[in-house]
Amino acid sequence: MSEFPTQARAVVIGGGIVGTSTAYHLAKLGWADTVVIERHKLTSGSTFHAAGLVGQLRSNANITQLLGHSVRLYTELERETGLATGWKMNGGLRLACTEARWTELKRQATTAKSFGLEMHLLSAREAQDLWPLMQVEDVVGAAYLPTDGQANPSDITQSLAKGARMGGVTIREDTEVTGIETRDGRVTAVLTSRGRIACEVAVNCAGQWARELGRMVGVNVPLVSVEHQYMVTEAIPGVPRTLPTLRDPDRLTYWKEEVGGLVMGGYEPNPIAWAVDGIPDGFNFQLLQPNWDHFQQIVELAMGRVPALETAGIKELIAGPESFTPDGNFILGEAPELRGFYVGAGFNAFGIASGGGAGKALAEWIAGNQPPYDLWPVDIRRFGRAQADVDWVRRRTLESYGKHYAMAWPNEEHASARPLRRSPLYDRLKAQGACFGEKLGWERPNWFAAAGETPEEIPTFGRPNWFEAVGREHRATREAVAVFDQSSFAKFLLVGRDAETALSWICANDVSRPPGTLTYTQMLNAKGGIECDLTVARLAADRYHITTGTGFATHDFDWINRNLPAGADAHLVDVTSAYAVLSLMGPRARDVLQKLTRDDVSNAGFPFARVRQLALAGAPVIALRITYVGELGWELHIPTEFAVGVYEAVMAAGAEFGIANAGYRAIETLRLEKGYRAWGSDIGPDHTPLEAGLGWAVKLKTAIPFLGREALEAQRGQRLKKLLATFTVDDPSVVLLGRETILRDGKPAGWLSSGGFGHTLGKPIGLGYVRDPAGLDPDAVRAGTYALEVAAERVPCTLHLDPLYDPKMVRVKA
Ligand SMILES: NCCCC(=O)O
Repeated sequence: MSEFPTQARAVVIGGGIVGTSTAYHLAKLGWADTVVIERHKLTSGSTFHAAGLVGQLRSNANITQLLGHSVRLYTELERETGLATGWKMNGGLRLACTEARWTELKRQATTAKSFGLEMHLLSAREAQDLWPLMQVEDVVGAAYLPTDGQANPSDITQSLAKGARMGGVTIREDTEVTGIETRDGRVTAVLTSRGRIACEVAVNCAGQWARELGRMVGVNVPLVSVEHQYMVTEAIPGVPRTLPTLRDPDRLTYWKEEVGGLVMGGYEPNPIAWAVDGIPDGFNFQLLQPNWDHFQQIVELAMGRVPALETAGIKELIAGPESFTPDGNFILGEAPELRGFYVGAGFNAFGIASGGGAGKALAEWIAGNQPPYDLWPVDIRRFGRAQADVDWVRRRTLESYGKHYAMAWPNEEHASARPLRRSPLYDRLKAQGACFGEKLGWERPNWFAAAGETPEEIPTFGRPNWFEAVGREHRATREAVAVFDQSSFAKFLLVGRDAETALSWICANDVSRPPGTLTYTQMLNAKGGIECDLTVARLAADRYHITTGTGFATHDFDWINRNLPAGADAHLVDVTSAYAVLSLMGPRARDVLQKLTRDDVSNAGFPFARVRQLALAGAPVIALRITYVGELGWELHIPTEFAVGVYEAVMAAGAEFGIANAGYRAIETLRLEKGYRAWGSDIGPDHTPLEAGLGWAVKLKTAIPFLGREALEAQRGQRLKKLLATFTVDDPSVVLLGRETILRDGKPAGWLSSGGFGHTLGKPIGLGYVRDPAGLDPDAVRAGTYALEVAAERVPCTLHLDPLYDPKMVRVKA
């Protein structure tokens, strides 16, 4: 063997499927100078005991596409490397045994249609024809995805490793990482038991060791190992090699064929975490002691489906720890804490399904120094401070594991590890009937129960139990005034001599206007895609107060920080905890505010899109005249210790105007009527402001340079390939949730990015991009005939390119 490498462009740590796939794809991108370090032997962590099912459909189009790459790669790999992969495209079946699950399946079939993935709904009998060994008395219906399949995890990893070597990658087994060297916030070398490798990039694909490896350099990788078990039977007559994989979520189980027998595993609702305080030394190619007592609940459920299991010979019960994450999605991308340190970990039982595509996406992220497309559901920056505590991670992850096959109810909230982050108003709001949701650890009022109502959400695919309560809050906002506790907003201060120049470069809208101005703006990547969507309040010549969504705290901080021009005197500070936020919204908002301050809050004294320091009920408040609900209103950023006093004063002053508490579910219905976009669903890195109908918020008419400008200028001269529109449905009983297929003149032309109900309009509303790769003519878009596919049924709808509510902004600017 050649000398141990002392230098590489990238060092991939971990020789499982994700590490080898990343190295394979890096080589394809010309990064042949890549070294893979494996502490023991390839696959010896958890890849060797993975079950190997490859399903593709996810609730996000890009993640579905990423999994589709796994399938395409696995179909070709053996031909390229000459090493067998065990891949077969035997299709995947999924059963529904309750009406609610059948609705879920029908909604998934529509999602698949939206994303261009083949999926067929079957009767129980048709499903049984594909899987004759199962009894189907309790089956309501099934879905079949013909391009799903299964692979042999170890073989596919060896094949990827061979492909990587063929591309020039060096792989070193029996080599432990002992440290990561950094300088000026960047990775400079990986230290190993065999020597130091200087590198530009270190890639943490260390599976269940990834959290500990991250901790070496202060990078949070929130995952824990959970014991997962599946049993392998001897050959069973009637099990063909072509048997599709089977998921039977109501019985918590999955199945696949293996050498004429069956593999059957499941997700217990009472999972067991493993080695939370550290994985034992020498845990290589090792399994855990089988825990039949724990698995018994799964076996009983499984035997009801496949009676042949009762008499089948059992070869073994595989018990292995696998890494899982708090939200059930894997973790990808460059760590916000350390430049050049990338993570691909936490694959939640989907390591083999995701490995091919995740390795490709990660390699492209590394080589391009940015995500190749919007990967927000798996982006490492979706986490924050709350996810740094291992006990919090363990508790939330166990909930997530236990719900692996549970119904994915719309709007469902997590139950575990709460409450964690509380606004100063939490107890007061709770006492007034708040039903809380949670985001990034923050408790946030979703809605308020009236006397006699229970602040509890009952899961359903139909009209939810909180529908009327939200309607009340919606009307209070439209007709009187409502107060929303939005303390969880992420808030940053950008301060310094060069703050204006720096921010002008990063923001698509004009933030160079004088102190006192407030600007709604996007921040774009070089392709013109929307990386951040936020408000920038200029407090002073050298000082900006930036507000963004709760869930984007880490992402947006990272984006701004990494794009500050080198050497600029502009410093970004997270001041989230310093301010509570009360949003006072509605036509009587001014009446309430004026009662509490001597400052002038008239339209002339405090116009729309301005920021002022107000002395309000004894508190020094930063007041932002802005709205996300489409009414006259102010966001009041209140030093935390004054929050309770201001809230009490606002409620007392507002009593005569009918003030109401309102929550995030009301915000959602209000913003949909107004056509306000939400980052992460309606807008994101794959959408430009022009496509999103936000061209008015871009400073193309000025000469100010900004990141993404060239891309937008190029796009301005062309026909757009997608355009965000609003859709309304006349039948008020239709429930829109997002992902419904948009049919234009009878043909699929996109899907809804958001869905909900407008209580002023009295109609279901959705937002979604109308797509045409050949380019769109807005007049032709308007002239089309539209329908939505909702849970596999066609529903007529109307397209709108202008806001449904107050299109001239009369109420907002009143
Ligand atoms: N590792 C088991 C995968 C189960 C599933 O794909 O549903």
